Amino acid sequence: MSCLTFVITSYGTSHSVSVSEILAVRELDVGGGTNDDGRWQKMPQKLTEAYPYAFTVSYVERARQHRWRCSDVTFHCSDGVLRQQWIQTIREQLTALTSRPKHLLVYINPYGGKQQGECIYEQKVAPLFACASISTDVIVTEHANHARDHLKTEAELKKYDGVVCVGGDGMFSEIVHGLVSRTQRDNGVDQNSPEEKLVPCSLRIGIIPAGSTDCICYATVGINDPVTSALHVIVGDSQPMDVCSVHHNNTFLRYSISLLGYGFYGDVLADSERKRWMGPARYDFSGFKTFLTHHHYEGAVSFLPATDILGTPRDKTRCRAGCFICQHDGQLYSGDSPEESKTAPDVSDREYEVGWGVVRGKFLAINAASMSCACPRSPMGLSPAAHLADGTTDLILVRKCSRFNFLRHLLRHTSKDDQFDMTFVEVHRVRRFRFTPRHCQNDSELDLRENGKQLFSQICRDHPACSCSPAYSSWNCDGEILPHAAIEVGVHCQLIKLFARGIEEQPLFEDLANPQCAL
Ligand SMILES: CCCCCCCCCCCCC/C=C/[C@@H](O)[C@H](COP(=O)(O)O)NC(C)=O
Ligand SMILES: Nc1ncnc2c1ncn2[C@@H]1O[C@H](COP(=O)(O)OP(=O)(O)O)[C@@H](O)[C@H]1O
Ligand SMILES: [Ca+2]
Repeated sequence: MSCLTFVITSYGTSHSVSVSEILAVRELDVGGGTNDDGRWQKMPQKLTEAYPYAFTVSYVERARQHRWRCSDVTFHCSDGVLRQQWIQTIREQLTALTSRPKHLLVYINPYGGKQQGECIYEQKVAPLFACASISTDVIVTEHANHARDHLKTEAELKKYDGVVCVGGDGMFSEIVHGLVSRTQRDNGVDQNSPEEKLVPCSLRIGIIPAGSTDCICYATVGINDPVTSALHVIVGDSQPMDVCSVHHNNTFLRYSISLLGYGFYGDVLADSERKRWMGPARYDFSGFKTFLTHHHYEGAVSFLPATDILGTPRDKTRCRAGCFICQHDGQLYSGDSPEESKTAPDVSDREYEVGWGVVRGKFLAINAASMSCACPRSPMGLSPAAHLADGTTDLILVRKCSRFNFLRHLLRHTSKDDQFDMTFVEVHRVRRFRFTPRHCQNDSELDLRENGKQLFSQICRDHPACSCSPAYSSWNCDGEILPHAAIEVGVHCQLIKLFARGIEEQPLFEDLANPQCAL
């Protein structure tokens, strides 16, 4: 990447902008008095007379809380040829940035979150893409799974440098399913085999947050803000991410990128789906209701701990932009060199069965977070020290406890206190895990939808006036309900890439309001 920087000296302050963060450069018609986008230019008359040739550079400016903004700086010179030389040189530098997308395929979910997807895209994102000379093909989805199926079968992916998803975590999940399935099919990989090594997707995905939780955007960018996300797309960021595959009886069910939750989060989702009309507030309502019902579920969790890695789920350090642990553990796991592949556990290697652990019991919640799952509701996330791209998922087991203790545990998700430092909570960083509910009838597990209720009413008939929990909960897989309770999960290290860079450590904050500079 080019490291050319230039210094803007404005009102006595100096400001350096890396070429990699320049969005566009364009001529400015000083006489016209307005910018390309119609904004009025306040220029001292003396300056415009002495330096009538001007051009404007748009660049990324960092604001508070990981927010990025598009700022403009206008340069004036006395010579038209000199202006052209500057514009041409900057354009050449930008063209040399090969990681930047030129043509994008955009999917908009018009019904996600507060149903503002189309408006957010048209008003906040499309003008930025146009300014950066990115061309787009835009599809507003007409039904659920429209984007997934289009990507899986029809989309001419060769035409594009990336896919943009305007919506929430559920919409993002659709895009991931479309892209991952398409990539496996094109490479002859069978998704139904839980032990198959999947082929990584080449196209990056950009998320413009317009959903309810938007935790994947929040945990990879640091804020849910459409403009910030659009700018990460334009500068061509790349953030690899782990993806979990979920199987039942050697049949592929779904992929998960953020949370796989049984018990509490499964019940919250199942209840909230019936209250979609409430918008994002449905999660608060159903969360409160589920907390009061306080159901626990019996079963066995077996898991393969990740033993050859640097991080642990109780670390105080966090996965941030340029994360060393993701680079180290990701390389270790990818098995690029023959020597490394010996130490990297291949998911198909059954010898690793030896290292499996088992925990049986009654659980209020079983959560697998393959990233922190930070979101505005829980700024640290379900597993604050989880990594985006280390090839592991954090398996969090919350055993049956009192309502009071469970509330203490939940409330710690909203503060800096350690939610794992409780006697009824354990957490393991794992590569694979399986869950078998207690009432599961071996391989021919009951289909939850059809028989779950029947079984529950049977149990309750046997125990009149009981307040016992139903036999099964459901799995919340990134906001979708899975049809089975018995599942097998494997992490696929760095299977997808986002137009993001991870949360930046210390964002610079500078105020530079519309500076004017002479060359
Ligand atoms: C009593 C106080 C309790 C506060 C607990 C706060 C914990 C919040 C942790 C949320 C973890 C979110 C993980 C993300 C899940 C999304 O995939 C899913 C779907 O999101 P979407 O509707 O598509 O944006 N959302 C939920 C809530 O299940
Ligand atoms: N045009 C559409 N009509 C109805 N549902 C859709 C449409 N497009 C996508 N969906 C579905 O809407 C669900 C929720 O979308 P999402 O964007 O994640 O919003 P939210 O965060 O509010 O759940 C997803 O499961 C997705 O499959
Ligand atoms: Ca991970």
